[in-house]
Amino acid sequence: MTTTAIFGAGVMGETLLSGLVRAGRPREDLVITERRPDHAASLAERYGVRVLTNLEAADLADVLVLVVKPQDMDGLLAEIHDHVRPGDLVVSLAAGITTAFLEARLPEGVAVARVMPNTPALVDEGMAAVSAGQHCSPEHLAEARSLLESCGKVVEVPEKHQDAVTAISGSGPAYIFYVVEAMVEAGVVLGLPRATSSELVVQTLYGAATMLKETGEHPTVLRERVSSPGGTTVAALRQLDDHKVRAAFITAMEAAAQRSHDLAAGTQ
Ligand SMILES: NC(=O)C1=CN([C@@H]2O[C@H](COP(=O)(O)OP(=O)(O)OC[C@H]3O[C@@H](n4cnc5c(N)ncnc54)[C@H](O)[C@@H]3O)[C@@H](O)[C@H]2O)C=CC1
Ligand SMILES: O=C(O)[C@@H]1CCC=N1
Repeated sequence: MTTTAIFGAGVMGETLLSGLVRAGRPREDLVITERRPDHAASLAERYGVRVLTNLEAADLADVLVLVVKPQDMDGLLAEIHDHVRPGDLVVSLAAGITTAFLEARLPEGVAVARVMPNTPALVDEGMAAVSAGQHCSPEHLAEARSLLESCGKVVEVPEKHQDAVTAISGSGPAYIFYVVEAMVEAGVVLGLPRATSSELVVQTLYGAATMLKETGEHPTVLRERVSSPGGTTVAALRQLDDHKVRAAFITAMEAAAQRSHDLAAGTQ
């Protein structure tokens, strides 16, 4: 029997916990650790799982999922080092933290996997990418995948792509919410009630995302179908091009990937 421990039940840790509970993982097989006692008590009550100390959780669990900030990873690994056994699987969800970083701070031979999830996992529409460390067997990798498959889609990527994944799908929901904020604000500028503007934007986003997913058409084709010659859409898109919005998106995501790359170095 597998016991899974989530170390650090903040935004992403709770999101994963909620997905595992929704997917029917027995609550007695799930434990959490959390530095904030009040938050831990609230999670224990809401999800019906046990809260343990980091050492108790490391002793008990055979799958250890690390969901603390990259800056807290070094300290957590030092704390649990002597309580991680050969055969355990350690899965990190932290941006930038490499499998080499984890392996160097865990007992020799422990299996490690690196995963980059995203917050839509909260509604079972997550996108996660997983990479195996050097001692991670196919069974370990399948276990790491199954954690995130409880609440969304999972792909396997070479670890060299994890910084790019972090920039695209890890941080991605924030860019979309940013665009939504801007479009809702535009509606208000144009005189729409805020609630109406918000409803129009959210359903448009949902419809456009569903079209992309269900038709499999290239986004350029879908965009061109909206863009009547001499019409409203091309008038707007010309403004976005004039303001270099496409270039800004690319530069923004390059910055996110660079930050992911720098995070592990900054935590040592
Ligand atoms: N929020 C997001 O959209 C995503 C976050 N991540 C990664 O997930 C990790 C956590 O991020 P968030 O959940 O956003 O941060 P958060 O700050 O909401 O959660 C971290 C939690 O860990 C707890 N914590 C810190 N040190 C601890 C320790 N030694 N023992 C036990 N608990 C401890 C904190 O009290 C906090 O509740 C980060 O490494 C981040 O890169 C990855 C993908 C998406
Ligand atoms: O902003 C961050 O660093 C984390 C990683 C990906 C999404 N949130």
